[in-house]
Amino acid sequence: MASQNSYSSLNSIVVNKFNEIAQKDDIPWRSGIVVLVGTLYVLSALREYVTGTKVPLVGRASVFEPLFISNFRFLNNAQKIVGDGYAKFKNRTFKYNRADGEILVLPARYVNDLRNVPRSTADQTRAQLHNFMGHQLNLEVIIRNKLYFRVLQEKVTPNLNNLTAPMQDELNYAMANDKEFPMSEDEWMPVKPSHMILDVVARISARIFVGLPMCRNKQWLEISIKFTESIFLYAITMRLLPFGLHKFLSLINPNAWKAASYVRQAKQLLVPEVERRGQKIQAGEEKGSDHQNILSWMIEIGKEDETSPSDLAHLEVILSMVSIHALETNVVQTLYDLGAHPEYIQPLREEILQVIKENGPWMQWKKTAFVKLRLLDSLMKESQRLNPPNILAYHRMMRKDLKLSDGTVLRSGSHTCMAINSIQNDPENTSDPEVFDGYRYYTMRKRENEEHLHQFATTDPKSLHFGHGIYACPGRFFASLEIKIILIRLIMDYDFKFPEGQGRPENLTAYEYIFPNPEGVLLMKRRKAGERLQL
Ligand code: HEM
Repeated sequence: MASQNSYSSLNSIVVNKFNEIAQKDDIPWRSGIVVLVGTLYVLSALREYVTGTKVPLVGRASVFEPLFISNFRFLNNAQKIVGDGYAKFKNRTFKYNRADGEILVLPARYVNDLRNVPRSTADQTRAQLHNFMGHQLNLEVIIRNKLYFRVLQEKVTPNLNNLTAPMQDELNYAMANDKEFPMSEDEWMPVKPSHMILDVVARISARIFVGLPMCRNKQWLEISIKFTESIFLYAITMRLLPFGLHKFLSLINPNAWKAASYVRQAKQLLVPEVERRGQKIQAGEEKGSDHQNILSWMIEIGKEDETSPSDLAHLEVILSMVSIHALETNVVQTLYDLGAHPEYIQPLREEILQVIKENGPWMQWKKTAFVKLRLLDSLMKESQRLNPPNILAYHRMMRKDLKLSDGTVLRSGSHTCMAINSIQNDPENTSDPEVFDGYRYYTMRKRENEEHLHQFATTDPKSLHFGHGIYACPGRFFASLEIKIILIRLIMDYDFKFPEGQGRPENLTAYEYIFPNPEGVLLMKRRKAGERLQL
């Protein structure tokens, strides 16, 4: 008992002494740190308040709310946050905050103000680079070398007539060799379309991006798919983390290492190929269909300071990044919509058979034959309207102050975009926006003088999925053709439906991006030989 007493009194002496020291010390360092951090936080919030653009803020309670909380909220709820912002401030600019700065969401009435503004004032590439944190990933080549843009406008789009056959040929090759395509005519086979279509899209695109035989090189195909995934995962994670730490974090983020490794591998593969082709082109030995691909065209039309083999390899990887997953998303979303609305399948088959009657077998079709598929085009556009890859687009980074038609000035350094999903699905712009109507744009094109409008690849101030104006997506006509080529064969060669009791798989979202569910399953059965597309 005595020893227990002395133990507890000793104990209380130690505890009291400790408290005394702690209390004494608390003022100079512990509380000091708390006060310092708090002051810095309040000062930075005040700085943000004072220097930020004076427009309503969405998705964040105020500038005092920690950014990581609002970033996380935007990661999970961007559709609702932007949708609510549009509903509340429809004709005004509002903004949301990202770890790397504020993004201004402009109202639709500024579409025409921006459509012809040159890059030197409002730069769309710099804005995209900002979105993907390209400065941290060594992607600035697209700022100084615009050859990728010119080759799409000057060579790919005008030559689409010559590109149909190689694209169809590559699809036929993929379908004959890819084990994911079901072969049974009697049994329904479960297929995850995302994976299957990604592979097909990568192959067809590679045929036009790098040509034969490189387009069948397994390493190139893997690079073209995986590079995008590493960039995307990098951007997603980094957007959550404080911008001040990005420089350091970029050194230890495994997705940055992967992205760098894919670029290195691409250069190892393509640099010798560029050198070889350059010599052949100079000697006039590479002609005809050998030559109809982006790599050869870049060598042909590029200026001396644009065509270093290393730059061309780098641009090829970046082209794959901006195109392959966007194409896959569109094809899979349309397939899911056809699964959910099977009533369109028969009219689509009849439309395809009619074009075969008029233009001959599918493999002989030129671009003009594909243009006749108005229902297919309309259905693709409707699918994109309801399941867009992105709810924000028309991004611009201001490089100078820009005065808009109503006197509003967009300050140099500001990053702007538009809530394209909300604009398009505003009942003022699209009637019954919640209804899936595959004939919507088909019917609109029957109106007087609107025959050439409302197509998948056309843009207008209410339909901005490819942007609008002089910098609208230069790959959109190619995209439309590739998506049609794939869908035609699938529609003609397969019956498909969702498994019993299952409907359209829910989309996945991350920030402003929307993806078809990669785990979604379709049941597919090959149609009898006589019903399939005659190649
Ligand atoms: C359905 C698929 C696609 C969608 C939804 C899409 C969408 C877009 C959008 C919204 C832009 C920005 C336009 C602007 O802000 O004004 C863009 C730019 C671009 N797209 Fe596409 N695109 C698709 C397919 C493709 C394909 C297949 C290619 C290449 C063959 C391509 C190449 C490009 C390029 C090179 C740019 C310009 C990038 C820059 O300079 O920053 N796109 N695209």
